[in-house]
Amino acid sequence: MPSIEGADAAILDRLWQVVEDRRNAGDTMASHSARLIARGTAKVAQKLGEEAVECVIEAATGNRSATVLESADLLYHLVVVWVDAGIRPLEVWTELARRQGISGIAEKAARPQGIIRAAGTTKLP
Ligand SMILES: N=c1c2ncn([C@@H]3O[C@H](COP(=O)(O)OP(=O)(O)OP(=O)(O)O)[C@@H](O)[C@H]3O)c2ncn1[C@@H]1O[C@H](COP(=O)(O)O)[C@@H](O)[C@H]1O
Repeated sequence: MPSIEGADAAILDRLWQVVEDRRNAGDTMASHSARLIARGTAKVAQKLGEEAVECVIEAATGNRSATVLESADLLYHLVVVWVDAGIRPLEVWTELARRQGISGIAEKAARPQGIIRAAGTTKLP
């Protein structure tokens, strides 16, 4: 794969700043981010859902290259959700770091049983 400058995880921090700047500038003619945020929180959240479904479809059908493209769409729209909600990436990084080293299976087993029963969902094994 050819290397592109800036192609690392820190791009999410930079993308967040760009989208935040676009939101503050409010130029809905020039910026897709500003235009989307101007349409309201429900629309911003809906777009994240749509992109998530598109990513799920590509992943479920084993379309690797399309899954990469849809993942980028999904992350961009997640960043727009964070900007709209006033969430800084550091808050999410902090939560991920807090979970580091804690097995997901052990964490789930330690949850209060009532919460698990209340969810009442049918899941794939
Ligand atoms: N990563 C992205 C990115 N990924 C996808 N998109 C846009 O997201 C839109 C998705 O199109 P859709 O048809 O699904 O959505 P829609 O146009 O809102 O249409 P509806 O669903 O409402 O009908 C397209 O216009 C894509 O170009 C993105 N737009 C911007 N970015 C990044 O955000 C930065 C700032 O962009 P602007 O805010 O446009 O300046 C850019 O430099 C990029 O780094």
